[in-house]
Amino acid sequence: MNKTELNKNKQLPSKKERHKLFGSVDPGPRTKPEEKDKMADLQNFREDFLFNIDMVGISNVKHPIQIPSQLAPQIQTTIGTFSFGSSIAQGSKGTNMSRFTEQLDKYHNEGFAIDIETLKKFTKELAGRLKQGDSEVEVSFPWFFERKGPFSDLTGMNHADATIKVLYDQATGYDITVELTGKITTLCPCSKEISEYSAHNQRGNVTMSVKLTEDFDEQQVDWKAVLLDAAESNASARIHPVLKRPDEKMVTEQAYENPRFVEDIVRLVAADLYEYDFVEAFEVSCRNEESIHLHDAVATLSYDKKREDSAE
Ligand SMILES: Nc1nc2c(ncn2[C@@H]2O[C@H](COP(=O)(O)OP(=O)(O)OP(=O)(O)O)[C@@H](O)[C@H]2O)c(=O)[nH]1
Repeated sequence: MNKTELNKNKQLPSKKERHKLFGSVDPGPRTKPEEKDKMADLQNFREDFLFNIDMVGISNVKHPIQIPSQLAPQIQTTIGTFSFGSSIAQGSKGTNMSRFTEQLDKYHNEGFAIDIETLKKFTKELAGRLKQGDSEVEVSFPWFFERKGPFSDLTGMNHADATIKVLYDQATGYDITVELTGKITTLCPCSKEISEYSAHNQRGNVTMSVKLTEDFDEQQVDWKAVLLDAAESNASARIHPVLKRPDEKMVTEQAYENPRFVEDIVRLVAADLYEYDFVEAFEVSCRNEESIHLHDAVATLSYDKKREDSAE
């Protein structure tokens, strides 16, 4: 094997000199304390600061996480994007932001699994660490699931975007919302009705945001799989990573047999969510990336079973 000849005849200044050449300067005189207990603590300064703050914290925190899934693969390591926060009262200058990531690292070292029970414990502990009566955590992550071709049974990996939001308030308890955005195929009913042949179809994005009932049991129900099914089972057709010709024929014909407007999708998905006992309230939206336009078609529907029940 021929060794590559490297041309390294240049005489470079030292790294320190190079930094000076590009503008680095020596440190100035040190006048402020360097020990933590002698440093000013602005965040803990007390005064009347005019308003309470509903939520202060940090967002866009990326961290490796493990999530459980009832669909294969059943244990997944993925990247979570977190935000953390709590309220602060009028008399308090600021929150202690280092405590959010400090708590995250503690959970990471203990083997952080992203399930609702753990996040409930996390928020309660976080409120204590912050010396506040409430706290919240939100984590979003891509969730992967194995999908088989409808005829060939050939497998591949699909994914949906999932979010869990847990609010803890020592006076009122927990408020838990989960969200999933899954992709589907929709075929336009109008186009099918008016055309001699064919019908245009598109990729739809269905987002379901669900407030869970207090007694929700994640050991019994994988909310991700349930919400995915609510979107896909009401679509014109499902989306697949691997399709051979017999599979392609099946999904094409299935879409033609099940035409859907965005309005149809949000109403049909709403009907499924309405039937699930662990769903207290929900919002469903559908955004179709139109294949005959540059714009998208959108629809949104929300429903609160508690409010509707008490109105009856
Ligand atoms: N409250 C507040 N903190 C900020 C802001 N911008 C940056 N910081 C953070 O201030 C943090 C340091 O403050 P603290 O977390 O209170 O640190 P500390 O007082 O040494 O921490 P404790 O020992 O837990 O009290 C750093 O993590 C910065 O990220 C801001 O707008 N508001």
